[in-house]
Amino acid sequence: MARTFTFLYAILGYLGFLAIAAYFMAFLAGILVPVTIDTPSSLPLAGAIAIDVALILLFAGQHSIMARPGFKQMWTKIVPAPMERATYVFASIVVLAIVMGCWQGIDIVIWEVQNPAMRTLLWALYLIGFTMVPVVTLMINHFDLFGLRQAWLHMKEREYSPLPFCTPLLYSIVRHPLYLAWTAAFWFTPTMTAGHLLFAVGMTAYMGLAAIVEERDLVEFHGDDYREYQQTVPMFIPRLFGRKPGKETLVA
Ligand SMILES: C[S@@+](CC[C@H](N)C(=O)[O-])C[C@H]1O[C@@H](n2cnc3c(N)ncnc32)[C@H](O)[C@@H]1O
Repeated sequence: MARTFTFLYAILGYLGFLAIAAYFMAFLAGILVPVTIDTPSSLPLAGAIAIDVALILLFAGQHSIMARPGFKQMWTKIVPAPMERATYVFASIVVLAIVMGCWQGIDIVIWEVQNPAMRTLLWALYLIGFTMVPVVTLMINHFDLFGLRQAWLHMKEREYSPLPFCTPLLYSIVRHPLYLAWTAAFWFTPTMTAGHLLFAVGMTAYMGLAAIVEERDLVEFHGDDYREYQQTVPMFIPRLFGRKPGKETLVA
């Protein structure tokens, strides 16, 4: 019963993530939802910036702290290990909801592309960025990243095995394709306001730092395999030519 509950908990987290990701997509695009990234704040400019910076730090803090092995070791003394990743997903949902709910739009226009073909192109790139997020997670292990695999194995009374090092598809040309996809979703827009720009700059800086910290953990965990990967595959700018075949590993 407890094992089934763990799995249902993870499924709920996954469904919650899908729902908030769809909302986030509309929030960033400034369509369909009542409050968007561009909804003007009623606060003075300095107050709006202070709140927005605090929200970006909240997002960065939760994602960074909860993803560290040291934190997980301590946290799993309170939360059962098979529920740890799903709990991270729930915490991410709550934090993203706070970020969107409290965001203070600053409607100073930084750029506004007028050319219809260019506007369409920017919207297309925005959509490609967003779509690439789930696609890239499928390249490593979508279900592990969302905590479903951990809960599934627990329900089936099978032991959890950590993800092996792998470099399939996009991972064979760039080390952080997921962060790159998010960066595209944050920056490609035909109308960039100051508030949206603050968000894009803050989140890009966070992902740059997150990648550095994540790589330290990956070197510690995978050793020379990851060190060699760092020597041969660029961190953020995809290497489009001279690609070596990736190391594909699928785990159940
Ligand atoms: C949210 S994902 C982000 C992955 C990567 N930073 C990116 O932008 O594509 C973080 C998880 O991916 C795992 N990971 C990152 N690169 C990996 C690789 N080459 N092979 C296996 N796992 C990897 C990390 O251990 C971590 O659990």
